[in-house]
Amino acid sequence: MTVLDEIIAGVRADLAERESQTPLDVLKQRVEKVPDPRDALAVLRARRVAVIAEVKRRSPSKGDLANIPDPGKLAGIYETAGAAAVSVLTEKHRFGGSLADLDAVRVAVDVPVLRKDFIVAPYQIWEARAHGADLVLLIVAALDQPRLVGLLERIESLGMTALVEVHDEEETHRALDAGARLIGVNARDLKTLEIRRDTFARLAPLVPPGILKVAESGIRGPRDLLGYAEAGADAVLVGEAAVSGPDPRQTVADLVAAGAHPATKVGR
Ligand SMILES: O=C(O)c1ccccc1NCC(=O)[C@H](O)[C@H](O)COP(=O)(O)O
Repeated sequence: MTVLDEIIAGVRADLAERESQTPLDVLKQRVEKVPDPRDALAVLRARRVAVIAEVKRRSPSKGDLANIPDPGKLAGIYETAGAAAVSVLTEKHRFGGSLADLDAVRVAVDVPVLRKDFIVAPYQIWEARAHGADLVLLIVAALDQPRLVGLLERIESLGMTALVEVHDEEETHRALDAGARLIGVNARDLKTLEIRRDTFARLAPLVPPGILKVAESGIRGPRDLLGYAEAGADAVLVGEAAVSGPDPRQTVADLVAAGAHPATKVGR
C-alpha cells in the first residue's frame, strides 16, 4: 500500500461519515447561497510567476510543520505579502486540516482559495464550493480516467477551476485528455515522498501553450522559483517553507518579488 492509498482510505472513511451527516441535497442548497467563485485562471495569468501560498500544519513526509491556531490570520499575511491565491489542505489525518480551515481562510482573504485534498467523489466538490473554494485539486494518480473527467466537469460546472496534479508523462497526457486548463506538476514522488525538482522541466514541454503550469512542492526560496520559471512555470505552490520559516510574510514576499521581477519569465 502506498502513502497515497493510505491517505485515500482515510479520506473515504471520513467522507462516508460527512455524507451521512449532511445529505448532498443540503450541500447543494448551501452552494446556492455562496457568492460566485473568483476567476482563478485570470488572477494567475495576471502575474509573471504567481505565488500560491499554502496553509499546511503537518505532512506525511515531514510530520508536524507548524502550529497554526488561526489559519485565517496566516492567509491574510500571505495575501498582504502578495500571494495570488491561498491553498488550504483540508485532509485531517495526515495534514491536520479541515473544512473549518477553509471557512476561516475564505472569510479572511479576497484572493482565490484552493481546496487541496484527495478528491475522489463529487460530494467533496460540492463541499468545496459550499465552503467558498474557487479552485479544487484533482490528483491524476488517485483517479481513473472516467472519474477524472467527471470530477473535472463537476468542478467547472460549479464555476470553479480544477488544478490537475501530475507526476509523470502518462499522467500529464491523461490530464490534457481530460481537458485540464491548469496543470500542477508535483515534484514530490508519491511513493518515496522524495522531492525531484527536475520533474517540472521534464513535463512542462508536454503542456501546450495556453494551459497554465504550476510547479508544486520543494520551493524553499526565490532560487527555486526562478529555476521553475526558467522551465516554464506560470505559478509556484509553496507550503512548508511558508509555514515553517521564522517569518511567513517575508518568505512569501521574497517569492512574490522574484516572481514579479521583469527578468523572470522573459519571452513567454
Ligand atoms: O507534503 C507531503 O508530504 C505530501 C505527501 C503525500 C502527498 C501529498 C503531500 N503534500 C501535498 C502537497 O502537494 C504540498 O503540500 C504542496 O505541493 C506544497 O509542498 P511543500 O512546499 O514542499 O510543502
